[in-house]
Amino acid sequence: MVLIDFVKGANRNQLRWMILLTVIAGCANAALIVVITNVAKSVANAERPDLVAWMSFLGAFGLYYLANQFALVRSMAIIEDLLNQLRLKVADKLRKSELPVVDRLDRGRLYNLVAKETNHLSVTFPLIVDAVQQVVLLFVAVLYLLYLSPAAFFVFGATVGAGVIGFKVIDSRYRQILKLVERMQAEMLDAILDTISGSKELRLSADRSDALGKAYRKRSTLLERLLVRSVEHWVSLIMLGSVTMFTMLGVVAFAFPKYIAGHNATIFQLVPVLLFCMGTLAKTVTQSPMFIRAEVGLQSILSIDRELSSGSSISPEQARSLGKEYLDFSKITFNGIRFSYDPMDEEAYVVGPLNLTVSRAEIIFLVGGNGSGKSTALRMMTGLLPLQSGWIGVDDKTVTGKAVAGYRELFSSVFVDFHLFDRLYGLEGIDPGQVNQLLAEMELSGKVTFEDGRFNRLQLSTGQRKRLALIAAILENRPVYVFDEWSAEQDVQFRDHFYNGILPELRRQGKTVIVTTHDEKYWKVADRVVKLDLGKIEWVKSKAELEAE
Ligand SMILES: Nc1ncnc2c1ncn2[C@@H]1O[C@H](COP(=O)(O)OP(=O)(O)OP(=O)(O)O)[C@@H](O)[C@H]1O
Repeated sequence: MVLIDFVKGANRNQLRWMILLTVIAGCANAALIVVITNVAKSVANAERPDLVAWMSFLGAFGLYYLANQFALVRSMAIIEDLLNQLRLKVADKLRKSELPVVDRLDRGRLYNLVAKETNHLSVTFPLIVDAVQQVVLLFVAVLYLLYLSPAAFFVFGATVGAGVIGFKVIDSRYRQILKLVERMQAEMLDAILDTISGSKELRLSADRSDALGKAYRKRSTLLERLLVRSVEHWVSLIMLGSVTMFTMLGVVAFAFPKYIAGHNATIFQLVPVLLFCMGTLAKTVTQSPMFIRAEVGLQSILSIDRELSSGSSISPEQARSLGKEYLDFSKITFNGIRFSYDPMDEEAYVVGPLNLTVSRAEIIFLVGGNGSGKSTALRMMTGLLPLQSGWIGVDDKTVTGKAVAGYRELFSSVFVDFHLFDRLYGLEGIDPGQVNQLLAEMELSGKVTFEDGRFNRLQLSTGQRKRLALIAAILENRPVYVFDEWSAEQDVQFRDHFYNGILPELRRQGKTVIVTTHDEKYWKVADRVVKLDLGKIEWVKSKAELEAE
């Protein structure tokens, strides 16, 4: 069971204590039953419970109370610790996994599992501990049953065996439905995210909005049906418990007096023990859908965890230390680098093989029509996309394996699909004066202020947000800058400042700058212009060649 393997990951000492306390609580509970049935027998014989009976009852109850309380509290601590570790592991892998792995993830499924299913696990785990106690209790009670009446023990075993077969059938159907429920919930979350992201498009078209609403309603109705079916399975489990219990009690009450000799002497003890055993079983069976759901949820979270590990990279400390040896580079060589969006599909878009050498303090423009592969090339050059062939060299060192994470430390970027963080993460000790100076240079002084390590607002125009992203990139002060169509949303004046002010200034500071652009007017700012077409280099022209044209 996945759940058991997961719990095995807990601190061994804590786990041992929890198991010991659970077993003690279960045994104390069973001892209570034995004491009570014996007292019932005495009372039936017109005797009063003696001091030993009283002491046994109080002792067993005290032990049960304390052991149960500590076992449940300890179980909460264990599961919360395990879930915290799991959440941190998934978040950590999300940060470190390769870009294509993260791009492939279904966001709705991820949110659903990490937020909701971990919560369900946390609520369910104490119930599982309680169920383990019930099993211990059942084991002792069944042994007592065997002692009281081997025939009743046999009937109990047979009816429970039949019940288990029924349980297996319902359980496998229930698991299938739960998987469908989980998928549907993820799809609905995706639809909600779509509704938020596409709010403008939806408001401008009643037809589009209506169609999306209908698609959402369809999923919601399907989810409702699936949930009803899952409840039907839950009810089936409860009914199965009742059928098993009454079949057994019926046999003991009606058939035993006829066929079993001496049955009358034990019936007073037998019925409460049987009722107790069945009550324990029924309780566990009734709660089992919650355990099954916890198990299915955990399986899905672990599958996301495995998906992420397939592209896991190295720790930030290792990346920083590996990156140090590249910082003073003179040239970066891209030798036959090639990337396909789907290596299994011959029709998938391929960029490369690209051959290019970029020098320190050089400005390179990547140009070409829409879809010619500029952004993909930029991602390959920065080590964000795993190469299918070719290699990257920094001076005389080839960048392979784990070193790629160190190589990435050379770059500051503003990609076309950049994300603006409200804090300057990684730049915690930055001088606010330097930030404010850049805000002034980017003509954002009146709009945005930098206080307590964060920008006070990010609700800006697209062009202004890009300026803020540029500030963050400049403050990183890395040796290589990559700008992916940065100027596309800038006004004429600021576009000019970008090409004739910012880029030459970066070169003057010894930075290498690689820019994708459609601004042909400014090509002469670059030291070299590389034209891409259908993912391949069509031509490379130097500044002199461009000026001579
Ligand atoms: N995530 C993706 N999955 C699959 N294919 C992709 C993906 N992103 C891009 N592509 C493919 O790669 C091709 C090149 O895209 P890319 O973004 O590199 O072009 P570009 O030159 O930067 O275009 P533009 O000037 O429009 O920004 C596209 O035509 C598309 O077919």
